[in-house]
Amino acid sequence: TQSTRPQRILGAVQQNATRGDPRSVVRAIDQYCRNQEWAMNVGDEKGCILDSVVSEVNPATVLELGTYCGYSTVRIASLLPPHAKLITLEFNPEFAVIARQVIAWAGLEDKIQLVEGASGDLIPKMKEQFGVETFDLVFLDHWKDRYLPDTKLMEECGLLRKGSVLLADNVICPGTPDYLEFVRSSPRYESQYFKSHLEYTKVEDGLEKSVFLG
Ligand SMILES: O=C(NC/C=C/[C@H]1O[C@@H](n2ccc(=O)cc2)[C@H](O)[C@@H]1O)c1cc([N+](=O)[O-])cc(O)c1O
Ligand SMILES: [Mg+2]
Repeated sequence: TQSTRPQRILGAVQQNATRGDPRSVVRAIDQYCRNQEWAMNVGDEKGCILDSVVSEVNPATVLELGTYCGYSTVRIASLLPPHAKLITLEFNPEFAVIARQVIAWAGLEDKIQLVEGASGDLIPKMKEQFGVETFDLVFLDHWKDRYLPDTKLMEECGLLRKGSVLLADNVICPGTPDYLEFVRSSPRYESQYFKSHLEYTKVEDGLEKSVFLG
């Protein structure tokens, strides 16, 4: 029977990465997706920008919207201080099955909680069910038409504090025009665009970093 792309990505990790070495997991996925088949990981070029923002924020609590195969999940978690926690939301059960195995291969199960479901349903449950106060960093990389409604929902649910950082992938390609307009025009956010390229291609894309001002 035909394998799926996420299954092939997991295979590349198991064949080429060292158990317990998160950076080797990141490298194995990038090499596979650059040389064998494209996949919608944030990738190494935008990944370096992601690394710098994570290191600068040094977050104790991180929310990732959109796990997919766990590439950015592992990339972020590998940079977190001890006792820091990353919650990642994944809607597709098949992707979740793969991501859990990628996370396990990296040895990061203790830092990462993968929750299955729709962001719109799960965000309102963050405080009561997952014991979260506020998020220091949110990485948005799920359905592009959900970036804006979920940002408003996180505000309404009191999950953002003065200084919380939102980092959004794909603000140019595929694009998130309504989100971009909102964070760039709202007086409650200080936004900055990091120009880059769509993963594994020469097409322009970028990350938008938006600090919530409270
Ligand atoms: O479409 C893109 N991303 C959508 C990602 C969606 C992911 O978020 C999950 N989710 C989790 C929770 C939800 O509530 C909803 C979905 C979905 O189950 C999927 O795992 C995309 C597309 C391109 N591209 O070049 O075409 C490049 C990129 O970097 C991209 O991120
Ligand atoms: Mg993306």
